Amino acid sequence: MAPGLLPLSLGLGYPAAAGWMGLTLIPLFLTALTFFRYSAVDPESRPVDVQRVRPEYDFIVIGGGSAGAVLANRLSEIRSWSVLLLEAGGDETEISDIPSLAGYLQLTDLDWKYKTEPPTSHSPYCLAMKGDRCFWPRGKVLGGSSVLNAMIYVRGNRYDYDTWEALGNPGWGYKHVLPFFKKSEDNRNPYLMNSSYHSVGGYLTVQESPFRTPLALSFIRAGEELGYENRDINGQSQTGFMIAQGTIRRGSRCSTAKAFLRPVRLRKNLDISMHSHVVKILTVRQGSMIRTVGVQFWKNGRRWTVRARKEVVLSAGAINSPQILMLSGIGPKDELARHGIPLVKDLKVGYNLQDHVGLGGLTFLIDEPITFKKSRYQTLPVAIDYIFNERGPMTSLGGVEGLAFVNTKYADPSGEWPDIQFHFAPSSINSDGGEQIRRILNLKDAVYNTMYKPLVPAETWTILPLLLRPMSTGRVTLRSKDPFTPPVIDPNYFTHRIDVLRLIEGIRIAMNVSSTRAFQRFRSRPLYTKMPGCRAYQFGSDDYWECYLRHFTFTIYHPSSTCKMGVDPDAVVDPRLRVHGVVGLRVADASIMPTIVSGNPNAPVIMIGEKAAHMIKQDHRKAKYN
Ligand SMILES: Cc1cc2nc3c(=O)[nH]c(=O)nc-3n(C[C@H](O)[C@H](O)[C@H](O)COP(=O)(O)OP(=O)(O)OC[C@H]3O[C@@H](n4cnc5c(N)ncnc54)[C@H](O)[C@@H]3O)c2cc1C
Repeated sequence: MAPGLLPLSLGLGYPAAAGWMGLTLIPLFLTALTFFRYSAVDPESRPVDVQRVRPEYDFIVIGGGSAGAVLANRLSEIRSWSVLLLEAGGDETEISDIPSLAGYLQLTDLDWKYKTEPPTSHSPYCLAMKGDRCFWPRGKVLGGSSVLNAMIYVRGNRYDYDTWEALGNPGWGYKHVLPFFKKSEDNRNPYLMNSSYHSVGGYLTVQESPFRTPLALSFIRAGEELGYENRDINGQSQTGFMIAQGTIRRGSRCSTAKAFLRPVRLRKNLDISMHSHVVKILTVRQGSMIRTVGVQFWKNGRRWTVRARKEVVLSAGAINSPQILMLSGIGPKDELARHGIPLVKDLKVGYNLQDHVGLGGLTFLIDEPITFKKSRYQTLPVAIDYIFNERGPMTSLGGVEGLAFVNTKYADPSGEWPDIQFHFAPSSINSDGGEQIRRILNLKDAVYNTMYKPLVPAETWTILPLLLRPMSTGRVTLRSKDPFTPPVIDPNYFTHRIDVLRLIEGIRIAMNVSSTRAFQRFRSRPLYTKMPGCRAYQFGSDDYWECYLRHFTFTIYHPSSTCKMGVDPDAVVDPRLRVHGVVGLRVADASIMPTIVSGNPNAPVIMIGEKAAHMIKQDHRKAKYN
């Protein structure tokens, strides 16, 4: 049973239960006691928020997200090492457990609620959003963005990692990182369990949702009609179509907190401190050397200082890791001077921001009542199926059923390094009746009311075509030296013409999916209503799609690369993830990717966490025996 919905089931049973309450009080009491004791040792119980942080630890990990949770687990495997994990947010909730409700976590306390800056006029984007600003949700919770995400499990393309290695990062080629993907994985799909690309028994449960609409299979068949194989896109070759795999367990979200922290929550050498907002990494200068000595954070309304004997590992994600480094004096000299922050180390922190950008709101209509609509799937029988059977529409991976990696005419000639990804969903912006999707997208009322509101009674589906390796890069800077003020996020989308051209080709391939026999069975057709602001252009022309892209710019929430790994002057960390020129400080999260991976980054970030922990163990073993 999904524990999250227990109150609902108790609520339903209450009137009938009242009569026998007295009779069963003692056995109930005993059962509760047994349960209580069991919960103290149950490997799936929630982590404990430590109230008394010790003055000193061997390792301090900042941020308990996709990477940080892995690091806290793996470093505390060494019993003689003490580890402190500091997380700004609290624990997961009942709602965050339910896969189909992923979108309902945004704009809550579990979200940092970031927004992009309004674009400059020479390359506009996000014009369909209020204030021309796209929302960039980030998890502020134990488990980080793995608690807010759509749970899609994708590893990226082997050439991504071979490129990282070729850029001067030995040990990061595909053959080196594959074992770390497998180390975490517990794949429950029978047809993948025996593949040499997958493994079983790891902490992270990976499987398909037990539910799908008939359109999911149409999507796979459509891919075949277009010449793409139905294959394991995390295996030998990435190009093709696939039913999405997700990080779910028994129908519920398997965040990194659930996967990596709950099973080890009773380790004596691991303290987890929630609601602990890190404001500064402390360093000292010893001759020509800069050494990390500790961390300052706020908890319960006061500032705490904790010392690190061996290392501090920064895993606060692609937005907050550069912010924390800059607040600590590690960043671009001129940027720090602008805010009056004393310079510790001049490094290109916050540059090279990369994201998977694409087109939102591309909508197709069908005639059959088979799409994922709120009125059809947020019902009591559906909730009961989820509670008692761990299955049904509520186990849907944030509404995404299929994935595809396709090649435009600009793609690598090998055909093995696709430039566009599709997320297929049997729903669109209208499917929740205007309740939540338009809100979390920050859509202007005129756009929603013109294009999607008239479709509320309709059956619709969508493809999100995304650019896998954008040329345009952005930047994260400080808005203020106040650590509680959100940083400035400037994604700088579409400044390279090729990014627009590739996406237009990707949109055309998506349109072709609707024209296949597999979708024509359902009389699939595009929504021809024009985007307000683009009416001057002919529907389907290059100019129209470019205008649409610059309006309904869609981030799939994958920022990366702001503390990039490498040995060139722009690199922030070296190939062992040590901050250049600062002893005892590493960064391990999405920010270290030299180039964004070709696919959803959660699994790659977990791999980075695994590899970082492995390297830290190696380095300290070496230091001990030398
Ligand atoms: C809405 C959404 C949907 C997504 N969907 C998918 C998907 O389906 N599949 C996929 O692969 N990827 C998806 N992603 C992206 C993926 O989840 C992220 O790339 C990944 O989780 C990033 O991991 P991280 O460790 O770099 O950062 P995070 O997981 O964000 O972790 C950073 C942690 O640091 C904490 N922190 C930050 N600042 C401080 C501070 N000052 N003090 C203390 N703690 C701090 C944060 O609260 C957070 O817990 C999605 C992301 C979002 C937001």
